[in-house]
Amino acid sequence: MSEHAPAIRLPVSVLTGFLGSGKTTLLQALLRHPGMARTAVVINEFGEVGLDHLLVAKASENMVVMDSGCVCCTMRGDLVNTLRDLFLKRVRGEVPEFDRVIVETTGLADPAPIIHTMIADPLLAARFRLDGVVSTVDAAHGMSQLDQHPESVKQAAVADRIVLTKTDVAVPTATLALMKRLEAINPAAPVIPAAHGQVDPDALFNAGLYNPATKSPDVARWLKEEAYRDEQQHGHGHDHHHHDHDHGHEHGHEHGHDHDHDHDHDHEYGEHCGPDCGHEHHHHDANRHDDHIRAFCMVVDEPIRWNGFVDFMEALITLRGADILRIKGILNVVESEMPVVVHGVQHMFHPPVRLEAWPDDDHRSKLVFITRDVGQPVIEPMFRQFVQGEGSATA
Ligand SMILES: Nc1nc2c(ncn2[C@@H]2O[C@H](COP(=O)(O)OP(=O)(O)OP(=O)(O)O)[C@@H](O)[C@H]2O)c(=O)[nH]1
Repeated sequence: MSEHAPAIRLPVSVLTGFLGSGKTTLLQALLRHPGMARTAVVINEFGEVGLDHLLVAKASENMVVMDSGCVCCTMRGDLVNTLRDLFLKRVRGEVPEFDRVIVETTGLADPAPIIHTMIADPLLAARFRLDGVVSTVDAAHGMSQLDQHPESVKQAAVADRIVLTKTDVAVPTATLALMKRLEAINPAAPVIPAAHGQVDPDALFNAGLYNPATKSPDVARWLKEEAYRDEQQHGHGHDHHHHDHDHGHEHGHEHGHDHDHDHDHDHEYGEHCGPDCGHEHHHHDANRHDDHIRAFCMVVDEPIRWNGFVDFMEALITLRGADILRIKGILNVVESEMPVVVHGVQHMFHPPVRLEAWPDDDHRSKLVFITRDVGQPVIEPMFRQFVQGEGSATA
């Protein structure tokens, strides 16, 4: 079990969000805050027309544009090189000092491989740490984008913070419905409304495990396990028919989605609607992308064996790696008095971190999962089998 010293690594935030959802507007507004002056920005532009960097260049001297492809697929190696390069230039004094990096992805990017890159590359991992994922969602068009584009659901599902943009032009009832839907997709991520990118940077950054203010890990804020529990009280995580999406709203998981048919957003679907779309029938659509997202928390009373946990993770990743969008957890392992923090995205796991102390008196293991179609009824028996032997996991 290796350990990292998070304090010396520069925080990297990934800014994602659907096409035109307001990433660049947000970035520009953020960079105007004095506290954001020492920020380097990496922008990935895909396609021939890329003006974002011209806009952002005014605000940040530390700006790198990667323009040869999409950061989520072909550009992973380049992201690694770009960040390494940036770090070396900083060391050599060739760029102004910076102590934070924001990577803005293209609107179509799948954020998971980018997060992989951040946590999997050993050189990057030594110099940078993933602070968090900020996703922009367009208050005016987000509802239909979530309906139409699975990547926009994924962008919301993996986020640590969601910024709801264009609230100045959206219908308030539609904004509320969208907020509820986002809360159902990602219970732990605060949804922060922002018109024209006006949002306090403190609300978006320092979302990671490490708390720069206290210089210690802030597990409670990072894990936000209670958010998943609240959802479960409303029915989340108890979806025992997890393979059967045809029954949509009969399931507890669908809490929050019901609100979709209360509000007046039919006009938004218009030209985006597919052949199956009947506007007001969206709630019957078995293929709604967020109906596939599962977010739940497992709490385990007894200390667990580390090797059993590793076996469990290997089995889960082998079987369903692509569908495990995010896992975070604090573990009470038999082998250690102190807690171990784990953090994974799809196939990749961040090296576990052993904390120096328990954050509070609650020494139970807690694992939160955000998955695609892999519900608690699938994961819990696997967990029992590999980790607990005869023990039991309780939600
Ligand atoms: N009214 C209003 N317009 C906004 C807001 N945020 C962004 N816009 C506008 O929406 C359009 C797209 O915003 P961008 O910031 O370029 O969005 P983006 O996500 O960077 O776009 P891509 O890089 O193309 O994916 C621009 O015309 C912005 O001026 C907002 O809060 N209110």
